Amino acid sequence: MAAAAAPLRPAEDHVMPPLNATHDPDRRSWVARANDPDCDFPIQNLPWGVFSEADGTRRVGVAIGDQIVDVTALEADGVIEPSPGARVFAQGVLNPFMALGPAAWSATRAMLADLLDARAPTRDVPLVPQAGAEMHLPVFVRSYTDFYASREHATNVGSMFRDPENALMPNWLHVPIGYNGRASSVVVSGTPIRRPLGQVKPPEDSAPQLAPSARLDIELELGAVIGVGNPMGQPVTTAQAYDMIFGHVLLNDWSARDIQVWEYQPLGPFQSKAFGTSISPWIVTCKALAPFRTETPPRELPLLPYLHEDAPNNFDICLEVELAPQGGDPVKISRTNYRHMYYSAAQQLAHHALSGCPMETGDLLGSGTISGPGPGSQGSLLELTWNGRDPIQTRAGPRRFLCDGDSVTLKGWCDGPYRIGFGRCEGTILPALEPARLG
Ligand SMILES: O=C(O)/C=C/C(=O)CC(=O)CC(=O)O
Ligand SMILES: [Ca+2]
Ligand SMILES: [Mg+2]
Repeated sequence: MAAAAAPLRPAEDHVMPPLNATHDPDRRSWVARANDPDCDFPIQNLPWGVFSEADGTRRVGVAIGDQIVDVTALEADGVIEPSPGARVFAQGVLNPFMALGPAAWSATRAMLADLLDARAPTRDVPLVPQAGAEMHLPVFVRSYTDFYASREHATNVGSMFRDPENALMPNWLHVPIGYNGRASSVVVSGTPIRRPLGQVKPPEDSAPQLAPSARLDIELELGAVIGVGNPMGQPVTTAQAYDMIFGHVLLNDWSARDIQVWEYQPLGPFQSKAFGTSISPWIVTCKALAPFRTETPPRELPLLPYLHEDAPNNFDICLEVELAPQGGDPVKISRTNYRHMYYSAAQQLAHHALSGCPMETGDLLGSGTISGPGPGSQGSLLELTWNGRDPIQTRAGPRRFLCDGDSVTLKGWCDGPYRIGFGRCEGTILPALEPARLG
């Protein structure tokens, strides 16, 4: 569903709404695990996902502690009714609910918090243990766009792939750079990722060859899930863009660096980023993230007015990457924070719609690789190992890029009077197919 056409609003309208009772740090749930300080899913979080049990039927759920509230069942029983007369949760995917817009999202969140509150008059809520449920893609992903919003990442990659003297492209401080990716390759955490085949051409060779990628990498990103779109031809302000975003997930934009360097000029990444993008199963809503809103870093050059933000639209989210070799223990390979990103998701979305491009319910925007300024805060092996020059140590020996059987897990959480966690985004590398099979 598209948002009503509205003219671009002047900056004065741009205010941060007050927090409400769903952010009360003293609130506790009758679901015991939700009250543990290290739990990702306290009553203040209530992230949305899609799960199934043994019969395979997909249902919409909300995570609380170590349980899932069966929201599809709550709606079928008439306990909640976000859209009067309609069943928005019956299809086992979040798109119909997201299309209702921010007022319905907030009202439903407040009702669920009341049902789960330790002071609730009844505990008659259908719960499913997370341990016994299978998670699925929470939304039907309409389109996937990948941005490039970390100044540190853009500078590092520019140094390695192009010119260390002019590492940051001249447009970068003006335009939120992005490219249109493949929605069809977005998969839920836990889905194995097959090492891709592709055209590679080492600099010393005169012609390319078909080979399995030997420089398989990760990209630590945050994904913004678009809840409501804009009509074609109607741009939006950054404030409107903020309100169009339903929530965020962890996102690993698996990347084949050897395929990428050969293919990417002049139109950008293609096959090197089209074989798998993993997202975490729980969408943490912008409402839950609101207490952790923070400014983007200082602007080095003034932005055009359509990108101005009069409210803090970044988030303070701690992020970690773990790598575990097959059968081995994980090691942390990166620690960073989303607040380093130069462009917020709202700025990226406002830029995306600037031409009149219609954004739609279920669109997914990758933030771009999240790299921080300090050592060990880079969101890709390309940077952490400086294109393989400086291997990192794992319990299975040195790693330059990913080996078959390696598992990578992204984690994210906001720290404050309570913890708003994202859960995990995991993927394991399967060996490539035999190139000879393609002729
Ligand atoms: O600098 C480049 O040529 C490409 C960088 C990328 O890896 C593209 C990308 O996926 C953007 C990002 O995740 O930040
Ligand atoms: Ca990316
Ligand atoms: Mg991809």
